[in-house]
Amino acid sequence: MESDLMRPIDMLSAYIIAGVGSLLGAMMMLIARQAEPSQRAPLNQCLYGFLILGVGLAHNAFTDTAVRWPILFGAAASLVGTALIARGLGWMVSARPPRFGALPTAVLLAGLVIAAWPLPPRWFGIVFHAIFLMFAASLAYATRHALLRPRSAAERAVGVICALYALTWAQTLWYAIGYRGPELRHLMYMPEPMLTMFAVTYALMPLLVGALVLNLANAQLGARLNRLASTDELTGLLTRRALHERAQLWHAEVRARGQTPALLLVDIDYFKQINDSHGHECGDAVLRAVSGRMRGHLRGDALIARWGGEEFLVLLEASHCRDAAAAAERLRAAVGDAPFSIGALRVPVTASLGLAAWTDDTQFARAVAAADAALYTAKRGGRNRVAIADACEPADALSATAAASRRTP
Ligand SMILES: Nc1nc2c(ncn2[C@@H]2O[C@H](COP(=O)(O)OP(=O)(O)OP(=O)(O)O)[C@@H](O)[C@H]2O)c(=O)[nH]1
Repeated sequence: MESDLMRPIDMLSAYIIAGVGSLLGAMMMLIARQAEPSQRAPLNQCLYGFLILGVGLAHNAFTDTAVRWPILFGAAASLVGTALIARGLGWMVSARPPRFGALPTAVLLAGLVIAAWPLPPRWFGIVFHAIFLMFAASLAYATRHALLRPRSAAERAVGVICALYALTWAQTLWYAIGYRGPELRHLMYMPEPMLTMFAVTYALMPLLVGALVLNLANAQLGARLNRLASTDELTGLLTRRALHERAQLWHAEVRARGQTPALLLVDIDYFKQINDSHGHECGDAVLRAVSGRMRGHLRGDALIARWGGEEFLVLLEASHCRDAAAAAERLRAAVGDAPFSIGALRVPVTASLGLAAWTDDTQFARAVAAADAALYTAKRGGRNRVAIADACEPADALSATAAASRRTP
């Protein structure tokens, strides 16, 4: 019955449930903040938002529902808290600060709530819920990217939850408009079971958003760790482990396209001398420069890894072994034909290359061993040259290409 609405005990439990939920949400944010330093700024906004929201709601629980200023304080705190959450979440999922100024808008709308106070109580409730619906909708809007193009299940869940949050305000507004009971100056105008449901949803929202943001932050942290583990710090190329992980899939895809997978081991010649003559830092700079030049001369679909100190492994897709040999020769020339400018120094660098085809019945490790044996041949043959493993067929055609490529330093 509508006359049973708004008993103080219902209001108390509703606000306590919602307030505790918001404070728990703030705690989740605090944990997330420690997990992901790069997300600190948006997480801070969410943290403060949930804190202010929680304080406002918990405060309302212990306030006489007919007293003016405490209710207004609770209403204003809820508005400012939600505005901060909207800004923080929007920032987090779109990876850039949202354009709208959350705080000035929140202060303006809180002013509107205060201005609405002299209206009849039900009208005050309607104005408050309408403003809050706008805010909740802006929360859903801020995270729309998470709904439309989610990068993870957690991000989609954040978007869905924000949309649900907006719906709960639409529902509250609906009840406030349809309310026909005694006029009391509080914010809820809905039957008791709905009030409980609203409070539980309200409490769960920040808690779930907090948990999901933590999940999101962890997923981003995981992706960053993965990136760090798969990228060589000095050269920016793949690490040996990352190439190992990708090699089989790459091989299967190249074979599926009917192409020839080839392996190329590239080793800088007399690299120790570069270190000894110009210092280790210059050696590092040469490694970076050689990596950059190789990347620039290889097709975008080639995988390049730093295989060892001054050794690189390239996975090449070619229409034929002969094309792979020609690509290897181009790479040798790219490295060896012009010296590298390292500061004021001009450092001549050459490389020896071992090429092997990776046939269907060969293990990756055996193909690498074949390329390594070919590299050894190139080194023994005088360096600054390409040598081709027997596995690369037809041998004659390849030998002809390779012979043309041989030069002595
Ligand atoms: N600056 C620098 N030097 C490195 C790095 N990793 C390995 N090296 C050095 O690379 C040198 C490799 O020397 P060697 O294996 O003798 O090979 P090399 O001098 O290139 O001779 P060949 O390969 O036979 O032509 C060693 O002196 C290592 O200390 C690195 O990350 N930075």
